[in-house]
Amino acid sequence: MGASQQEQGPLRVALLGCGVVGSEVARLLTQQSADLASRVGAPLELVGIAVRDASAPRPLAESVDRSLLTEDAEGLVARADIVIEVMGGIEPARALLLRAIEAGAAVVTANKALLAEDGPTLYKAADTAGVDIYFEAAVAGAIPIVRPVRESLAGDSVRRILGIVNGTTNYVLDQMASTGMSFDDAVRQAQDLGYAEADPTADVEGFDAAAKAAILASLAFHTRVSLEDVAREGITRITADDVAWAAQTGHVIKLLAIAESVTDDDGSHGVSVRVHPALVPLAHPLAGVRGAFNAVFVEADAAGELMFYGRGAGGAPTASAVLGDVVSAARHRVLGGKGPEESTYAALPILPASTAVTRYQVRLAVDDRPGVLAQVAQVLASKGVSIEAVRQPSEAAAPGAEDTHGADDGATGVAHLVITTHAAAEAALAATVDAIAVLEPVREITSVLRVEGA
Ligand SMILES: NC(=O)c1ccc[n+]([C@@H]2O[C@H](COP(=O)([O-])OP(=O)(O)OC[C@H]3O[C@@H](n4cnc5c(N)ncnc54)[C@H](O)[C@@H]3O)[C@@H](O)[C@H]2O)c1
Ligand SMILES: N[C@@H](CCO)C(=O)O
Ligand code: NA
Repeated sequence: MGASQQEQGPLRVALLGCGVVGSEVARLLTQQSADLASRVGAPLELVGIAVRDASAPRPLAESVDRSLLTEDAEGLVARADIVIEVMGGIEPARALLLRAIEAGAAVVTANKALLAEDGPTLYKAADTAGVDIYFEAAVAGAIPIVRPVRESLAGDSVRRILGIVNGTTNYVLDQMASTGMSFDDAVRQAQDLGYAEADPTADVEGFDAAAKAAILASLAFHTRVSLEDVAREGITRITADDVAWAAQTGHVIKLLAIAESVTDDDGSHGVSVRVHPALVPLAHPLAGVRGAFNAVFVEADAAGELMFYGRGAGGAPTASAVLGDVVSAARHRVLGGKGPEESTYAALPILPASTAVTRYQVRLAVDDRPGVLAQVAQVLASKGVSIEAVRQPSEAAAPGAEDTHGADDGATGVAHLVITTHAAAEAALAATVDAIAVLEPVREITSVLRVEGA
């Protein structure tokens, strides 16, 4: 190793972006340079850092040598062996990565938005040029999950992936559940802590999780899945009441990314990919994932159940994943070899989310008089949706009961029903809810949430 290290000149590394992630990548590249050189077999030389404004103050990057900052990203890319893209957004990130690949550089990116929108263009360019493209940081930050799905499980058949892959929304839901904090305050805290995307809409509306779901589904099922293939619903409609009711029924609300291999009613085989809030039973490992932590639960034929857990957001954790990829790409430069290419041979159809079969919890406020539950149950039976459990908590025990009580006209009391169904198709459940909503004693369908992981 010592001899080859002396023979091998430095590998030139260009960094695009010096924000939350970029400043930590720069710090680690500099502070760990001796160890990295030993692990790679050649020194890694940071030759420049592209930013929008080289003269702007950089409180996050105090340890970074400012003479490396440049506003000429194209010029920087042209003189690198390895290009790290942590600027985010579609352009100019895509054009710069393509330019780097075409010039023969290996690329490492944390940009899930770009990969979910147009990854195949980059993968194809990398295949053509014979260079590495690595993106561990794009899914669940520090947690090794891209490499396990892409490489460690390449000999197995993945059946299902169930993940908490957005730190911001997990932090928000957890803060709402544990402190009663408002949604807006929790989002602000997540931004201050560096978890949230520049525009937190991407987090709270589920776009960020959907991009990660698309990337994981593509790798797991050897099929191209893009952002628009993912059925998506964010957490903005989750109320404090929903969170309190979840606790009372032995659940916690999580924003889940789900990618599964499914067989339709007509026997056709495909992939279903969706992101939505769901009730997770407290006993499930995903229920214990607190704060901004992420976790990905993988079910594979031979391996069985696997769980990957850790920090999915934040500068240093994300930089850890970036640096791991840089070392892999750099080793290939020194020793030869190449990382995996895009694998799409299975080309499975993407089935609509309406084919997904899950359990549901329907919460409703009804007139508190005899026979109402029977009427509701009759509708469920007529639509072929089987009931697993019905709860009718006492007025005092019902979260938010005071609000509903205030709306009471005084003639009849209000009862809250919480109905949990057995697995039902989304379409059947939607028709059932519509039919229940128009029953005379039903005052309000308060919420309909999926139950996952049971
Ligand atoms: N923050 C996280 O926890 C996290 C985790 C995983 C992945 N990511 C991904 O990493 C990437 C970077 O995220 P971040 O949080 O560090 O963002 P950020 O906004 O903090 O930093 C972006 C950096 O890129 C630079 N930049 C942006 N556009 C540029 C342009 N046109 N030309 C030159 N420089 C430009 C900015 O000046 C800034 O230095 C994104 O793709 C994000 O999705 C972030
Ligand atoms: N905004 C993202 C960053 C990691 O991709 C999150 O909250 O998880
Ligand atoms: Na990761």
